[in-house]
Amino acid sequence: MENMASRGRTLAEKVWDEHVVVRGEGEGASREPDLIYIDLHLVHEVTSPQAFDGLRLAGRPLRRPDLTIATEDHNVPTVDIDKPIADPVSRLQVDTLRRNCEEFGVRLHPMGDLEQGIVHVVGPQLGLTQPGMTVVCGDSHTSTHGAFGSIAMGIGTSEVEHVMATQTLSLRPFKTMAINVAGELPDGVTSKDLILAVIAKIGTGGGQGYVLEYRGEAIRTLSMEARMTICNMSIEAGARAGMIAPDETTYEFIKGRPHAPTGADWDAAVAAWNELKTDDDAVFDAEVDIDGSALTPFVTWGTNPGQGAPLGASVPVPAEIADESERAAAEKALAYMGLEAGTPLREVPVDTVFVGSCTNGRIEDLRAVAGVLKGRKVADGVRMLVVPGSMRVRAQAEDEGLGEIFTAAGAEWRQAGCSMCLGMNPDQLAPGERSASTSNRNFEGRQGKGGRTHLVSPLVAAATAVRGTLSAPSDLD
Ligand SMILES: CC(C)[C@H](C(=O)O)[C@@H](O)C(=O)O
Ligand code: SF4
Repeated sequence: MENMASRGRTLAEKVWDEHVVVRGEGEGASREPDLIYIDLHLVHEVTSPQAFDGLRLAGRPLRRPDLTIATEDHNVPTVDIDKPIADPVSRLQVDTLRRNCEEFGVRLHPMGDLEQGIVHVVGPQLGLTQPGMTVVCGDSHTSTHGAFGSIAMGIGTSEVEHVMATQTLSLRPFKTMAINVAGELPDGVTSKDLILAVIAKIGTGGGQGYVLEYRGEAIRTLSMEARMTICNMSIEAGARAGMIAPDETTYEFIKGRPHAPTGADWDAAVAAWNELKTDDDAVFDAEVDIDGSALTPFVTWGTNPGQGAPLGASVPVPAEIADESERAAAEKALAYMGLEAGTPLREVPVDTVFVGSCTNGRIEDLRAVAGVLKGRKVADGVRMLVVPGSMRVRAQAEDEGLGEIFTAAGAEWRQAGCSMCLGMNPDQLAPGERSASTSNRNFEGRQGKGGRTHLVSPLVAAATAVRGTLSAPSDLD
């Protein structure tokens, strides 16, 4: 990602160049990192304690509390939130965040607050995430915010401390990859299906070292919620970040939010944001082409997000996989998942359906689920959890009558948090239980020890809850 004046620049290069405080010396592999300015630092309870401790030990203040915001998400329960947290580890984690935010002057949205929720839902909903920014958080799914045309990256705890102390980060330039998605997604096919198909195509390491830019007609027609779902999962392809150039859809989403610019500032911001697109003569280091119009609902059968297939397909037969390491990985995954090779995916029964997470816990996702559940019932023996990404999303869903639809269908309509996405709270699968989950990771034990996860879109999650086996809404009567 060098700034070559002789050719146009990609979106990622433009945003990067705008934030260079000191450019690293040298060329190629021996090139020093650049020092990059950070516009927004998001904080949650899991990855911040040591960073705050580091500041305290060094006797340093937080450099820019005004560019830092914290929320409680991973460890919070999604029921009885007015009571003290029962689990001592979670309680300590949340209490520590509260004490640290108080001591260092960080704005915190605690449990129960209208703006509390998953950090990647909260930033955009407040209008804090804006085009052209650099956004970081000690959380891999920070890539979500790239949907606004920002460079948004997950960072480690020592980097969190560095940003807290200096508001900068030392970063090596990345390579750039275009993911060109032609055509329009057919009815019933969502951005979740698209990103699962992209990861199945390029692999969980396919994006390593790259910033991905999603482009093309299919991307342009997507809502901001749908774009966030795509950028969110960039990290599951191993990418450093994912981005989408801002457009009218982006501006429409941001306008009027609490931290959005207003008046003349708004006009100036939009004028600047309009420049944030890849130049026609820019060159990507790699390009991948996908025909969006040919996609169908996509689900995972294995234990990494790249082990996926169209819902209409069958559980793969390892013996038919040519690549030796892929074959071994498939065998291991099927054993863990308790799946028989060749079983039609539509015949795989689930115990639990989880709707939520920073991938698919926004209002549009809940509307899609309610649209399918309305007038229907969750199948006997299936437990369905609907967990809004934030308390504001919950309030909006209540206003729109979605909460009633979930409850009438027999689903559990919860309070906001990460919940069963990773089960750091009591929302977990029991050993051997199988879920259809709108989250982003199907790793072994992710949703509870011995739990088995199929990643799906909100539409597939809802239809699966009704039929009890992996299904699309078109399978329902
Ligand atoms: C706990 C946190 C560090 C982790 C992450 O970085 O992604 C979590 O959010 C996850 O999704 O696994
Ligand atoms: S919802 Fe899941 S993926 Fe997102 S931040 Fe929370 S644990 Fe991580």
